[in-house]
Amino acid sequence: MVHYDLAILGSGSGNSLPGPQWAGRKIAIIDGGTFGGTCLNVGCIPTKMFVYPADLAAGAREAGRLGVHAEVNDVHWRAIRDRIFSRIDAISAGGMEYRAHGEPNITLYAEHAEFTDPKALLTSGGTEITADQIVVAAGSRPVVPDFPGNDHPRVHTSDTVMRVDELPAKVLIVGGGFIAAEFGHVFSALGSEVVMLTRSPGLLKTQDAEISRRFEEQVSGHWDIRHGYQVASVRSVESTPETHGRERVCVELAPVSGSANARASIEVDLVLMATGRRPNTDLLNIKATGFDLAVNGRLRVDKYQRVLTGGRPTTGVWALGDISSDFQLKHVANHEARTVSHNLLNPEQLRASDQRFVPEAVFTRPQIAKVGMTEAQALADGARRGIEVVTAIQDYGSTAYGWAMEDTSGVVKLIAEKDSGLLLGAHIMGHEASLLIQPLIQAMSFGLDARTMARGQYWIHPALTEVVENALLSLKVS
Ligand SMILES: Cc1cc2nc3c(=O)[nH]c(=O)nc-3n(C[C@H](O)[C@H](O)[C@H](O)COP(=O)(O)OP(=O)(O)OC[C@H]3O[C@@H](n4cnc5c(N)ncnc54)[C@H](O)[C@@H]3O)c2cc1C
Ligand SMILES: NC(=O)c1ccc[n+]([C@@H]2O[C@H](COP(=O)([O-])OP(=O)(O)OC[C@H]3O[C@@H](n4cnc5c(N)ncnc54)[C@H](O)[C@@H]3O)[C@@H](O)[C@H]2O)c1
Repeated sequence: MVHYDLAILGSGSGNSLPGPQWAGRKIAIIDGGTFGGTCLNVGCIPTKMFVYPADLAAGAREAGRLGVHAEVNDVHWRAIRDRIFSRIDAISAGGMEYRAHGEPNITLYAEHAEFTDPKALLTSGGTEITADQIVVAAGSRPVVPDFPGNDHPRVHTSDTVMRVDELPAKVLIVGGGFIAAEFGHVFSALGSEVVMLTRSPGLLKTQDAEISRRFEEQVSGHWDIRHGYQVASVRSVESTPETHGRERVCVELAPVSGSANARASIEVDLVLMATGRRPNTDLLNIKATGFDLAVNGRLRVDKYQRVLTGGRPTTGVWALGDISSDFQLKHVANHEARTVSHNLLNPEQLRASDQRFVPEAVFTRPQIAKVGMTEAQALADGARRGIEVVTAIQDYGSTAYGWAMEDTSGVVKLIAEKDSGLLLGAHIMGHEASLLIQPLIQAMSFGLDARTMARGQYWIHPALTEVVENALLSLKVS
């Protein structure tokens, strides 16, 4: 048995915890997967490295309406893929090497581990690890529904799809959430035919209904979207002259109950299952610990990120990120890691995580960004609190930069309390939505009302930020 001051399970966001403040104290980092976790290896970073060239290709195709007639002649998928992963794999390997050999007080176990007790772990190599403090940062993984053929080599998740050798000519994306929307854009812009399958009507349904509706309107021109279906099975199809020798799969589609659809089938080169992610708690032998699990399988924590047992904090056991968070987002995992980092060393002055205004962005085309409540949530909240809620919608096309772009779909939607002018939610769809939303996140986080925000500062003319300024001015606040 080896005893540590700190044991960290998971090298994603957990890897940010050891710093100079831990010098001289013994730390174990344990990770049975690729060093650096989801965001670096199979998540935020490589996906956005595909999104950027996809944006360039889509932008070139759309430039004709501004008088710039460009063509996307060829997309070198392998060159894009290899550029991305030569960079990422080196960062992962370098990080691993540093943790393995760079610091005398840190031991890296590149092994799977499970709990044997609330304060003890057993690695797959047989090392028993105990620690004064344990941080569980073991993340989440894709969920693939059960159907015959779900393990076919042409059925992928986000973990594998970015490494395929060829850009698929035709791809079926199952799901209508974040990953579906981002890969729908990547594949479609790079030249694949995209079919998207969802069980119920609507895409990106956690967005404000107006944004979700407008988004579907936009992408339905590029993607073949089929609602009311689920995958019944996937099987190989022999290559034929029509498929130019390419192997394909036949996907049987079953109508979901209540839909008027008939059974159907579709042949594609690749299936991407984008049907959500589950926390890795089922791989940790949690039953040996008594830790509380939420219904969705996440570890339950309090606001200080302490893992709960029977509703009470477990001394010296913390969790952060996808394993325990309501948000499967890297900036939330990073925020929670900062909370844990402080609390590990300051037990008398615990800091709480702040999840009041958690923003998100979907890097699809058009880009989408959100912070705070949807209109439906704000109206329900307003009714409960007895406050009046006002909304404003401002088109990008109503501003000078929007004219420059000849933009016809970009939109800012704001939701605020009428009396105080405080923002309750902000929703943006369009060019660089993830950047435009930042001042609105700032206003909400620091309690700035819409009027003061609009008129208490200069807005650069004729920048696209004027659409945010105008949306603020359009709000009918008192
Ligand atoms: C395709 C995709 C795109 C995304 N894009 C974005 C984005 O643009 N912006 C954003 O904010 N978020 C994005 N996310 C979400 C983001 O990646 C995650 O929220 C974040 O990486 C979670 O970090 P984590 O530290 O909780 O877990 P992880 O980074 O997953 O780390 C957990 C680590 O624990 C290890 N582990 C698990 N169980 C064990 C065990 N029993 N023993 C040993 N090791 C174990 C795993 O190998 C893994 O390395 C994306 C996710 C995906 C899948
Ligand atoms: N830009 C970003 O921040 C970003 C990008 C990608 C992923 N992520 C994170 O990763 C998480 C996982 O992404 P995701 O797109 O897999 O999940 P998601 O929850 O966003 O979407 C899952 C989709 O799959 C559907 N679905 C669920 N089970 C199904 C089934 N059995 N059959 C058919 N459809 C089914 C859901 O209805 C939904 O449309 C996201 O929730 C997000 O937190 C973030």
